[in-house]
Amino acid sequence: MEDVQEELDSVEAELEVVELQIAELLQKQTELTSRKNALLQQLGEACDTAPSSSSSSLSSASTKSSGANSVMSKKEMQLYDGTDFPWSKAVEQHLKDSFRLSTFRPLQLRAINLTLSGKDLFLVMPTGRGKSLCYQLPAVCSNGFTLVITPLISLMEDQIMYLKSIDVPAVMLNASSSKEHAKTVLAGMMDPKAPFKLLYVTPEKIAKSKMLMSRLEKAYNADLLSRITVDEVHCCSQWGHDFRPDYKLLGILKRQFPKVPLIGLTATATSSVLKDCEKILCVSQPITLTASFNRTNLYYEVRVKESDISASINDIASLITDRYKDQSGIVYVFSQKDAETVSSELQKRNIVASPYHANMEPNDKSHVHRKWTSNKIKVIVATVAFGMGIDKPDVRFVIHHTISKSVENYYQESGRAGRDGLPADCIVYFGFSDIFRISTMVVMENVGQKKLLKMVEYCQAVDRCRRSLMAVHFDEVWDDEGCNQTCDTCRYANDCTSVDISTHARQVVQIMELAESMNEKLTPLKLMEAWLGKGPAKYRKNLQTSTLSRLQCEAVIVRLLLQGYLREDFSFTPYTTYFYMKLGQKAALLKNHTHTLSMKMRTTQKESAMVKAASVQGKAKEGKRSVESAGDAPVSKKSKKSKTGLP
Ligand SMILES: Nc1ncnc2c1ncn2[C@H]1C[C@H](O)[C@@H](COP(=O)(O)OP(=O)(O)OP(=O)(O)O)O1
Repeated sequence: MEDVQEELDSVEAELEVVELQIAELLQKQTELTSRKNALLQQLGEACDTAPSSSSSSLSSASTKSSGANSVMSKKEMQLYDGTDFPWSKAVEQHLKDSFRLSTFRPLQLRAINLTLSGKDLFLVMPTGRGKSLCYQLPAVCSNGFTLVITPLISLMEDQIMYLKSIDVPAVMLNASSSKEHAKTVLAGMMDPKAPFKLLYVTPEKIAKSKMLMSRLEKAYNADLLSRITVDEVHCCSQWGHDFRPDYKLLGILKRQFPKVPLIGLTATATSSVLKDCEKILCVSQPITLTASFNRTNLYYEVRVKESDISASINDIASLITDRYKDQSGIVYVFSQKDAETVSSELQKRNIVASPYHANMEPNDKSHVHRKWTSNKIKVIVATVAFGMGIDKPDVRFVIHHTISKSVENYYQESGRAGRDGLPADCIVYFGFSDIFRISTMVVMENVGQKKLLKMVEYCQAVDRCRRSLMAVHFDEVWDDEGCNQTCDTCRYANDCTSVDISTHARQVVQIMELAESMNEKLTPLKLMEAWLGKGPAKYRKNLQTSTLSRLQCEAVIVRLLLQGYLREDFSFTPYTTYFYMKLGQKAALLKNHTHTLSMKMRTTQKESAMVKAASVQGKAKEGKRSVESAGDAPVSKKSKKSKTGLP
């Protein structure tokens, strides 16, 4: 038995390495695809003489192929914007009469024509842009019914309620369907008169109900299964941000019903995630339509979160009472406990707020949701459990009290603001200790750390447009100018200076080396304290401590982590996971005194001067030390904390 266990351990370890390698390759693939798409776009624009609305990288909706063989030229793709298909009259009539809409939004008609032509399609469009129409309208223009796989019952209920209100017959089957209802639906699937045009099911139902599969097979043979829609298609991939195991089994649909076109919908998926979905769903050569992710009505901002909890709460409260007076919004927090405490702190400051998290009774959750939707509650303080299916148009602010675990998650969560197209703000509070709280939470996820560090990079960047940083994640090419000052980095571009942090970095590395020489592990907090000349003296004996403010020290440590001079190390107990700092691969470079390191900081002139002065002082001391033997450095007086101070 022991041998088996040993072999299992070794196989698992090997598997983990392979998974990491795959993750890295997928990341590389994303970057290359992004580059390829940018180049293709340039080529397309250079060759194409016809004026095209998709020529601006910022406002365009683009069409890409995710499969190697599914490249369609721009011209070929434009053919699908036409209105001379056999179904075009019916499409137009249903758009107006059934859906009561006058025109299509970008990419909707193209998607509809492609799916009605029998092509497999992935449609990547930001939330609220109108993905549903792209399968609902084809459903009413086709024989039989469309099968729709949706992860949440509440989403199904919303869709069915809406479809009923416009007289489009739709039904659902899920674990709580009564026997009677299931019987009627199963019979309806075989009825050539199609008593319903859309059948919504959960992925679990596909995985578990043999009866459903058998009926689908019969409907397929009778040409009554017109289309398969996989909503939130990114849930198939564990590289995505919302993996659901039952989605992994959906490949059965295309294997059993190869002639039925599939349409996968998502608001967030990178090309590597889509590639993975393609394999899982067994679709070969799907066409991917990607609408621009640029939400021009949203303003993005990152604020520094101080270690003093009440400072960020006060800041959030004053934003809500002043800037967002009488407006509706969401404050996202890290944990259920945070949801309770932040909500009660806001209430104490006379803000009508309510918590929302997974541990609440379902009735309480829907009660809070309803009151917020009807504006009786102004602010919902929620964990990410408050997610899919939020369709409130007038959310004027989404504030993240804690950073999201990835840029994709942040885009999705903050994107709940401004669905009505009117201006709205997305503000994230970037706190040092939050990085490590989240890190221990995502440590088990395959590329969890990597994604988190990308989010940290997004927050720390003060010299890159926030939109263009996000665009990379969606393989888009946005230019900073198009931002039009609707992010803090573009708005305050002139307040940013490059600061030499080489000396500071060396001080940190020396503290780490000292700890390692004592076989001690330093948590980020202990490292910080030692560097600031606090905590046990053994961690800093003979070493120079920092003259920077705490926030500045935090910024430097984060930079070192992002650049590989430091790295994470985890330790697991049965109850918790601890995060430690370790020297990263690049730390050795700092031994060479010609090696310099700089970072961009958004500082007031005074602060910028302070970092530089500390740097010069440090260099002078280093020089002196190399002549004299190193003595215990005096702990200098710390600077006053800066609110706006750092990246
Ligand atoms: N062509 C159109 N013209 C005007 N309104 C439209 C059009 N298409 C869709 N809409 C409306 C219907 C909905 O109220 C709203 C959002 O559509 P919906 O299909 O729910 O978005 P979505 O599916 O992309 O968002 P989510 O990702 O949140 O599910 O837009």
